[in-house]
Amino acid sequence: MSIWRPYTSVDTILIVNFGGQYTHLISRRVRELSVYTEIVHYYNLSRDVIDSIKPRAIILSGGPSSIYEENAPRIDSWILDLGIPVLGICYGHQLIASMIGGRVERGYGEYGRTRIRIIERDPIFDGWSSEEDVWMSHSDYVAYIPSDKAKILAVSVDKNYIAAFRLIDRSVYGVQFHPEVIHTPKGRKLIENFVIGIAGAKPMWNPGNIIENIVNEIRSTVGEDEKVLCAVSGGIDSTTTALLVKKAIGDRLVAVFVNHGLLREGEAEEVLNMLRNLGINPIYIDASKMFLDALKGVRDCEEKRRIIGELFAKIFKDIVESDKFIKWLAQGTTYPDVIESGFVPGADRIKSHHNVAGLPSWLGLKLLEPIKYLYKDEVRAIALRLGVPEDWVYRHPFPGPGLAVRIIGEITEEKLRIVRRASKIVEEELRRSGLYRRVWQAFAVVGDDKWVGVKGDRRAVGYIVTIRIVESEDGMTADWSRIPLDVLDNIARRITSEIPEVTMVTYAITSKPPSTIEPC
Ligand SMILES: Nc1ncnc2c1ncn2[C@@H]1O[C@H](COP(=O)(O)OP(=O)(O)OP(=O)(O)O)[C@@H](O)[C@H]1O
Ligand SMILES: O=c1[nH]c(=O)c2[nH+]cn([C@@H]3O[C@H](COP(=O)(O)O)[C@@H](O)[C@H]3O)c2[nH]1
Ligand SMILES: NC(=O)CC[C@H](N)C(=O)O
Ligand SMILES: [Mg+2]
Repeated sequence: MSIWRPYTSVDTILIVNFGGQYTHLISRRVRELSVYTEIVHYYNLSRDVIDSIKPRAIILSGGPSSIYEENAPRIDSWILDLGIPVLGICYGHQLIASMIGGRVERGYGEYGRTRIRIIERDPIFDGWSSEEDVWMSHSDYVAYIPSDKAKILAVSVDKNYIAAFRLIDRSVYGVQFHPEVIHTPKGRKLIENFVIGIAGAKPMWNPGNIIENIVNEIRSTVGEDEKVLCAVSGGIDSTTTALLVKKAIGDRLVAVFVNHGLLREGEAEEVLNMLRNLGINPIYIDASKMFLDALKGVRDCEEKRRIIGELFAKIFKDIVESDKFIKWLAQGTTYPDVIESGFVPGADRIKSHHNVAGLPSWLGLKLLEPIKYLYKDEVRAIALRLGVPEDWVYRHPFPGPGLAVRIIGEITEEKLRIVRRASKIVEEELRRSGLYRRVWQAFAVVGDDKWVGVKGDRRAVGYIVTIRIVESEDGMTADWSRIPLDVLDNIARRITSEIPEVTMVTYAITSKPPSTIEPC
């Protein structure tokens, strides 16, 4: 498998994914040490991948399978003979044990906080006391490892299961617990011991370095007279993408900002100002009428997304056809999108977020994804470095189809006006109370349900507005925010008094899962 690698000049840790829930967490913990990571699914691992990545160390993730099952995911044991340090976590630990002739069985299980005792001192446990709490989540356990091949380093205090081992004379380790989760208090230290201490990776992964690597990669990828089209929304991902392309190839960046009529209050002007201050002069297309006309009578959200996606593509097609030098489309795809999309057999498609699917191939453009190896916090760090004002860097994510997905049922002018004004009020009140940055997203939703009210002694039938404020790390899971009741109270009062059509404000208190963040 050949893979596009922009960061050839920095030390890399390779993470082999066995479908664990925490694979991205492992990756983020390593990157917090300023060391770059790449995640490869176990079935894509080959000698070519090792040769092209040249990892300083390899980490084998956890996973849902049991190693003794017939079709359990496996990799070849040459991985242990490369002289490259290896750390197996949970399933990875059990896999290494089984590769060296050990035995893994179904046990009693250890879940949550578990105490372990270190019985043999090793650099991997530098900074650990002889007993520590760790976080476990496993049903299987390593019942036996051959003592001529491996040394037990730690056991769990209650069940006496093997909690950590090391191969004799090699830097190959297994840990049954999860050092990557915060519930393992010394977990970060263990990862640092392995990555920096044992593997000797140099912390070279910093914003300056990232920018330089990406800019070089764009310059060597895009031909000398070729232009790059970049659709910008004002969101942090597309803004950063456009800035990187601009830095690499200057005016051969063609940035386009579309007003689909589903933007927030004042957003079009604000986005244009912000981009212009950063030296990006996008082509501005006000297509509000076209979008809203096409969406008339449409109630289903996936149908709205489809129509919006198609109109976007049509607009871009016109631009591409008007300039034959445009050969590339730059997109702000980030690392979680890359790893989540497509790879998980049988995974259910909950919503079609079109930045992952990409624009249709009939546009005939090659795809450039400069931030495809970055996490959101890294995108933010380089955006700051590239001069994006802090307020924009920490702006909440906003869906590409805009308010279309925050209006349940048909999009009407009245509902659009309500959701715009209400969202503005939510945002203002959060900023005023200093909570804006503490939450992932905060917005208002309107549908067709009505609530009888009494306004000025008169019966008034009005809309129900639902407030959604959630906390999240990455949008994949989320919890509703326990914001102070008086802030909610202010929001509700302002909405009913400033928007006469609204007679009821509700607060959404379901986490994701089972709910999603946006209402549809
Ligand atoms: N109004 C718009 N005009 C032009 N392109 C847009 C517009 N809205 C969305 N896009 C394109 O669709 C992509 C997906 O939007 P999405 O909201 O996921 O990302 P973003 O806006 O870049 O960042 P963020 O996740 O921080 O909002 C954007 O990166 C951008 O390329
Ligand atoms: O670009 C986008 N196009 C979409 O159609 C879309 N739908 C949801 N979102 C954003 O994705 C994150 C997760 O949202 P859900 O829990 O609603 O799926 C949240 O951050 C949502 O705002 C979208 N982004
Ligand atoms: N979290 C894990 O990696 C679990 C490994 C294995 N499925 C077990 O239950 O022991
Ligand atoms: Mg956006």
